[in-house]
Amino acid sequence: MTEVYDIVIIGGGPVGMFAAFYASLRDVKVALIEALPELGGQPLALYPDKKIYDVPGLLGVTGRDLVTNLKKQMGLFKVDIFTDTTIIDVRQTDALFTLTTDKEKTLLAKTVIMATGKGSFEPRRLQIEEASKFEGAGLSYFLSQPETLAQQVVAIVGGGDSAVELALAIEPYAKKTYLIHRRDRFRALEQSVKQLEHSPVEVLTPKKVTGLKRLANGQLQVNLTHVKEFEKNEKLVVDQLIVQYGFISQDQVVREWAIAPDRDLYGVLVKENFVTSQPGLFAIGDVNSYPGQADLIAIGFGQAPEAVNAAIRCFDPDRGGPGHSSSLIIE
Ligand SMILES: Cc1cc2nc3c(=O)[nH]c(=O)nc-3n(C[C@H](O)[C@H](O)[C@H](O)COP(=O)(O)OP(=O)(O)OC[C@H]3O[C@@H](n4cnc5c(N)ncnc54)[C@H](O)[C@@H]3O)c2cc1C
Repeated sequence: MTEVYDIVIIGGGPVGMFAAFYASLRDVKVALIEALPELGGQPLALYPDKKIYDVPGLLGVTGRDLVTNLKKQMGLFKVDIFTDTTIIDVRQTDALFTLTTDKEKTLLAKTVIMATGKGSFEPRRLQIEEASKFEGAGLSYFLSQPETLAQQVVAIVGGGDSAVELALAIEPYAKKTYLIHRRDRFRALEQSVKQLEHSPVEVLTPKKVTGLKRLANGQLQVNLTHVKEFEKNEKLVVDQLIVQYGFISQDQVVREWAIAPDRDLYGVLVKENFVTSQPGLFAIGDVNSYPGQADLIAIGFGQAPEAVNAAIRCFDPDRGGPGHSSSLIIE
């Protein structure tokens, strides 16, 4: 029999992660669902190495470190986490929500909290034939821990901030780091480009990836075409190819749910405690819309406990609380 969660949180960005932690702190059965293979939302996918200065109590924290800390915090209590899983439909039957995923799994929930930001993220993929068959086996679009590439030969593709910053972050760990870009100039911050010029990262421009081949020893052969002088084509042998063309976020999936809540131009409309037009369905963080709403992490963090506590009142009105976490003793 499919188990029933008290609260399912859709979206593993900072706001969804904090909501999942807070729900587990309140001792309810909670699941967190994220479309990408890694939790972290915008801070990890879009600006992992930039510092954030307006999260209370943190004097400048990178997107990556914020997400790492949120993960550690979630680890204090039990949260069922499903990554690489997109919720493609939500229906309500007999006071329960049925959440359909793009995988085999279906989840049942008493209440649902949307923390879906601006939509589910999809990396912009390498446009070459059969690229998908190398995904997860040498080709990736995402990296959260540069240390995992110790002693590997790594090539990064892309010309923006994320490609340049990732190359610089990986270089101290990797055996060799290449950065491939189809133009001569990078679109990244001037300071990062300057740092790149003085780093051991080998820059390959103006070149584009036109083919991939698996070699007998398991490494990946990357065929590069010079965009101006075709005779300068070359073959690079790497352990990992990481494509950084950015992410596309699209909320079409959410709009197609059977119980798609009311929305305006800016997001899902919410009332008190961030409940949507659908009782039992809440929306927190960037996804919601109300007068004066601002897309800030601190604001979403504040909304999370309010929505979780209101969700608990839906299925357990006599529970009381919330208390203060400072009365807990956690080993
Ligand atoms: C470049 C940049 C810099 C920024 N700097 C700051 C800053 O300095 N300070 C600040 O406070 N804010 C900053 N922000 C804004 C901040 O990142 C957002 O306010 C914050 O990420 C919102 O968090 P969230 O959890 O609501 O949504 P998101 O971070 O967008 O996370 C939503 C998650 O939900 C997932 N998802 C969506 N739909 C589904 C689905 N159907 N099924 C499964 N998963 C789904 C997505 O894949 C995504 O991971 C910045 C944003 C950008 C782009």
